[in-house]
Amino acid sequence: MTLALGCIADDYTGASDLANTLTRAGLRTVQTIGVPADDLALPEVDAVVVSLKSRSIEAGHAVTRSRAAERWLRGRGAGHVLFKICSTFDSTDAGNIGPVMDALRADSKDNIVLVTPAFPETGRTVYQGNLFVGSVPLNESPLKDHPLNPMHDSNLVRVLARQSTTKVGLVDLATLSRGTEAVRAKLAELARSGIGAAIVDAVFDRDLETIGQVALDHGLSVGASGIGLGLARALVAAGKAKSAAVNAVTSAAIGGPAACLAGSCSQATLRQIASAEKVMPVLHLDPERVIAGEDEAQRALAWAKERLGTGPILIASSSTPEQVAALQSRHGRDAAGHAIEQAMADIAEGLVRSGVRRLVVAGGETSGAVVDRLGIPGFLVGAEIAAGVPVLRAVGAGKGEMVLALKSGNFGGPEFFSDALALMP
Ligand SMILES: Nc1ncnc2c1ncn2[C@@H]1O[C@H](COP(=O)(O)OP(=O)(O)OP(=O)(O)O)[C@@H](O)[C@H]1O
Ligand SMILES: O=C(O)[C@@H](O)C(=O)CO
Repeated sequence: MTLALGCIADDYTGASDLANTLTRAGLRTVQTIGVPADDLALPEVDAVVVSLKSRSIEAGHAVTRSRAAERWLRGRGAGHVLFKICSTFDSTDAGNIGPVMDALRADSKDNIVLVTPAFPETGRTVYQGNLFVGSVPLNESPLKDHPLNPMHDSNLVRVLARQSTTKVGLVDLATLSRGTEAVRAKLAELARSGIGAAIVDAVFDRDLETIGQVALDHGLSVGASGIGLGLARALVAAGKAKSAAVNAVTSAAIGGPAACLAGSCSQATLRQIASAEKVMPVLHLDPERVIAGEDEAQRALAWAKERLGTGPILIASSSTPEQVAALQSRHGRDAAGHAIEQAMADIAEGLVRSGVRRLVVAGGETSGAVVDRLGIPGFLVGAEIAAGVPVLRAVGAGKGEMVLALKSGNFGGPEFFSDALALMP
């Protein structure tokens, strides 16, 4: 297998978002969980998205894991590697976008790296280096209350410079609108002045197409699904990947019980849970009991088992920003997050043991904990439920067929849970 594109995603929902975008743009794509084992039988593909759970871990570990993924991808012929980060640039001053970018840039020997989280289809645009979420700057968006990495600065040139050892510059929209040669000239000028990374503005898909073409001159780029779209279209246009080749993902019904788990506390997910209450039984976990080590997972499983026979159910740990802040101040951010993620993984494992083969999970960290516990090595991409969220069919799981949807916290419409289950018969 010679890859046209290798991707390293810093969380699992982000990986499925990217795999979805690449598939829709015509690349045969597989999403793997971690660096694939040598004996994992992968189909012939144009792109592999290696999913890591490296967004919120210690920066040194994120670097080591990302480099291992990069070595695997380059070993399969990938001439270009995309480090997939969140479209809302989720990170802290300690990383992990900057440290991972610096390490991968040292490996690729690029003098400058193009960086953009723009993903216009989901309302993420970058102008003058400032990230907008819909109509508001990042620091006024719900991301200011993110439980793990609250975002308080919209200026990505500043945000990335605080995390990286290199100087960070800007390729603005005016330059971008003048086309690929203007962008190349600007990058060369920035590189001559010792700048090693450039935030690139992008508002429309056509901007991403320009970025994709220029990025292919380099060995590495950093961004969200939008730059994935640009790279995929550039690869197809250059004849390096087969246009219109789609994954042969069967849509055959799986049947049996279905369940949803929500660990995301984003406003979008809170709205989706409220809508789900109208159409399916919903159990709200008690986070205090989870952290106290009481068997909240067993209580949830007993509750679920009584209901699974009659239709889908939803189990949520999600709380409002005020409740999350109060819990974190009592127990610490990481301890609270970790305990709840592990409870979700326990519940997912119990649900699968009870026959669930259709599972929807909301939240990137939550999805990571669940998929790891289920031991699923990879996914093929099926139908698109909402922008950035596909149906995923597990490959090589050895536990029978299973379909999942891993929803990024902020993605999906109000009826997301029902929309997902409707496409997962
Ligand atoms: N009630 C709660 N109080 C505090 N933390 C919670 C609560 N419920 C869930 N969490 C934790 O909050 C974090 C949510 O992160 P997660 O990545 O799953 O969602 P997200 O950030 O909204 O999604 P994404 O990363 O896809 O944007 C997890 O660590 C989860 O365990
Ligand atoms: O880019 C995004 O917003 C998502 O794919 C994601 O990474 C959220 O975790």
